[in-house]
Amino acid sequence: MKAVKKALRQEMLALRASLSDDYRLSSDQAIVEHVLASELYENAKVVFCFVSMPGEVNTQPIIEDAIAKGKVVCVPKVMAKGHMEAFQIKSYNDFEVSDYGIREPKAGSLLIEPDQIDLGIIPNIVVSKDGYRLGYGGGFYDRYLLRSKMVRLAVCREALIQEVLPIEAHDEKVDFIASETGLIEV
Ligand SMILES: Nc1nc2c(c(=O)[nH]1)N(C=O)[C@@H](CNc1ccc(C(=O)N[C@@H](CCC(=O)O)C(=O)O)cc1)CN2
Ligand SMILES: Nc1ncnc2c1ncn2[C@@H]1O[C@H](COP(=O)(O)OP(=O)(O)OP(=O)(O)O)[C@@H](O)[C@H]1O
Repeated sequence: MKAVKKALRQEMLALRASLSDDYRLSSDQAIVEHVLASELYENAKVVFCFVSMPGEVNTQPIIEDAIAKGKVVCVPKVMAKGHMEAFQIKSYNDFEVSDYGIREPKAGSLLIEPDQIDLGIIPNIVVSKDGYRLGYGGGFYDRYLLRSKMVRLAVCREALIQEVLPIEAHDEKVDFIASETGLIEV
């Protein structure tokens, strides 16, 4: 299964890379609009959101909006292999770039416990219509989600949503998917 997922990850990264800049920008914008307009988001007081890397859905407008609305915003920080924690940021500058190139909360940021989080905005390379996700293969979210009752919202461009994905016993599902065509419960 590891080899199957690894091959699929390469294939899906290539598919993602083949998307046009125009489509990326327009889908990103529509995805953000759907998230910001949702009741899920409106009702969430504590939001856990990944800080996007190139190729991923751009989450900067979500993070900035949530901070501006006075929500508690926390973002992932890798602590060890397969282990991440959420730390609060109070502005989109509160980052330092990690060894592997992800913007992470600065040292000294406040740890937010997983059970304090209302809504998690979750990265993926692709998701399936039934809510399974394929990530970079670190198992970070599979482990973290087990510790939290947060509502799980994946953001994914329509062109990257799959009918099905190969799944393993440890794979955790998301509850909702936001694409440029809308926000659906899976
Ligand atoms: N924007 C964003 N932040 C995120 C994630 C994500 O998918 N997107 N993550 C989602 O999980 C976590 C970080 N995921 C990571 C995945 C791989 C490696 C990494 O070191 N990769 C090595 C190869 C390691 C290996 O083969 O064992 C590398 O790329 O060189 C680091 C972090 C938390 N933050
Ligand atoms: N709950 C868990 N306990 C122990 N190991 C786990 C758990 N969840 C995942 N793993 C391990 O993590 C590795 C990566 O899992 P997987 O390929 O599903 O990651 P991913 O969902 O693509 O990555 P990510 O969650 O970081 O975006 C696997 O080798 C798996 O065995």
